[in-house]
Amino acid sequence: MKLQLALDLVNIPDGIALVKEVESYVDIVEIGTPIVINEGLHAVKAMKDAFPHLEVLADLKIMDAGGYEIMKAAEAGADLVTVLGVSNDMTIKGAVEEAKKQSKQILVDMINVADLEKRAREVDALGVDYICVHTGYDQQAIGENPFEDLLTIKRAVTNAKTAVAGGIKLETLPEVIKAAPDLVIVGGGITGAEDKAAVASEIQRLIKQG
Ligand SMILES: O=C([C@H](O)CO)[C@H](O)[C@H](O)COP(=O)(O)O
Repeated sequence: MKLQLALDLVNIPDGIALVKEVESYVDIVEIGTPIVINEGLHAVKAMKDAFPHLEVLADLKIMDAGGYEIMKAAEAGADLVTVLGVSNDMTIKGAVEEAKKQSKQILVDMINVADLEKRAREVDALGVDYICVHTGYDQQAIGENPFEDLLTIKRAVTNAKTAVAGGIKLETLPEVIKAAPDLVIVGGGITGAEDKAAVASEIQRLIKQG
């Protein structure tokens, strides 16, 4: 089980300073969609240049032109890139093909997919690396969480690795770990903590313990 730190509400210098505090506890650093909107793919390059030993995920939430957008993220140094599960199969296939060419990985974000089990099976057959259940900020605001959805994709997915995101905190981590995803994504649960290193270290300890 790996730990991904999601950076969403920071600029590049603050993001780099934050990662310095927790770099020994995380496997992947996510450049979140809001950062990409604010700063562009330069943020991905800056993070990869600062931490070449960490994997960097570009949360582009690709919806169309999969091959082209993966190519641009790869040029910026991303190791993993997100594509939306609600996209057309052709978009996901194009993304997978380009990612394989560039030795990169695709994480499909299942945010807002209506029939999760059915779509997870379909996406799994397209050769993606990760399938991720995700309760977005707007759904978190009305009290939703991704725990049931994680159990659903664990049943449906046989090829891809599984991932989970959306409001995960140290207190709710044990419920996530019980379902044994391959990747746990934590944003505000670490970035909003007073002692970020202590929280990230404890999350890593619990994840490694399994
Ligand atoms: O993908 C995300 C969100 O849609 C904003 O782009 C977040 O990175 C993801 O939800 C993880 O962050 P937390 O919910 O704060 O853990």
